Amino acid sequence: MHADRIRQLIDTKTKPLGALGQLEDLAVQIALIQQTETPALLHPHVLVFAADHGLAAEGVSAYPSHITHGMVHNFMAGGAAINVFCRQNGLNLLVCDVGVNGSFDTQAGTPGASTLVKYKIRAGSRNMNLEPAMTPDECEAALDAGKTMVNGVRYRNCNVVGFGEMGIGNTSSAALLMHRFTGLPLVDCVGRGTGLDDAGLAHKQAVLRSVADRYADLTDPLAILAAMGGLEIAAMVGGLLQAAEEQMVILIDGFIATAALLVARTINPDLDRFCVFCHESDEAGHRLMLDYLNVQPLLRLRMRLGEGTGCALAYPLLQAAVGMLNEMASMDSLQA
Ligand SMILES: Cc1cc2ncn([C@H]3O[C@H](COP(=O)(O)O)[C@@H](O)[C@H]3O)c2cc1C
Ligand SMILES: O=C(O)c1cccnc1
Repeated sequence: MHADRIRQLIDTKTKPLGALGQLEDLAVQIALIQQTETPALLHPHVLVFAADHGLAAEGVSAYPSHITHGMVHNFMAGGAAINVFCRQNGLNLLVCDVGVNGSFDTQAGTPGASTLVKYKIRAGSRNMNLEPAMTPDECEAALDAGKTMVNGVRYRNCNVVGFGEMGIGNTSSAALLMHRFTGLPLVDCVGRGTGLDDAGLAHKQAVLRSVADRYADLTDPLAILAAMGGLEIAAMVGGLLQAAEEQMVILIDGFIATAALLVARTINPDLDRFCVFCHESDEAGHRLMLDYLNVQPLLRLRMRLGEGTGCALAYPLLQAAVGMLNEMASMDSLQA
């Protein structure tokens, strides 16, 4: 199956040549991933990985760490933005605790809420300004958690998966990973996250400069991930790698999910072709990440939330692209 063949099919549809723009590219991409002229999106899932960050103790977020725990409860009760958008657009939602500092009761199973998968590796990563965020074993365990989550949904015949996260402090990890994996100056990678003011941003810049200097000699991608990542980001890296292995359509959310991709694509350079870039986040740096990857996002809504919300909102556009390819009539069927 070649792109030319799918383009040819799209060009016969009842529309001016190229008139469906980026939707046409999306249809080609999905057809190539699935190696068929008649692609289908099955059992879409958003996987949200949650973990706390020791670095939050350095005052790099506008919100306190305990919000991570509270938000996981919120996912389980169905009240978070990602619950709303998944319900709206018919995606399944699973939340995986890989490192939240706090425990959870057994799931009640509320309709429209999320199932919690318990995979806690540690009650939060370490303060990376003092020591690596994860040991190699912890990082490996987080990668495995992500892979296991993807295998779990794949087993249920899911072929389209989005990655989301919850973890106060994780825009700091994402900025550091961006800096290391793109080579862009650190100042251009650091943003306001949940909403730091100017003084807060200057402090975050200083803390992250100190962290970046501390691990400047590391070159191995997994060592860099262990030092400056987070448990939920490492789980996303593992999940991304496994989703590509399983030839799934991958939905990329905002700044943090794209940072995970920057790590994962150094391990599997073939990963990019499976990825749909759902939106351009308002977090400073995301535009630069997308430029670095030379990709076009589907939506630009000034969102800066994470949780996989961009994935859930963009999903209907994937449905439209597939529907166009499968259902539109061809020009030669038009009556004269
Ligand atoms: C109530 C609330 C809900 C969220 N949902 C996602 N995030 C987002 O904000 C956090 C990253 O920003 P920073 O690095 O500045 O802490 C992550 O948890 C991310 O998922 C949230 C943040 C808050 C406060
Ligand atoms: O784009 C994101 O993923 C993002 C931005 C700010 C805060 N949390 C997440």
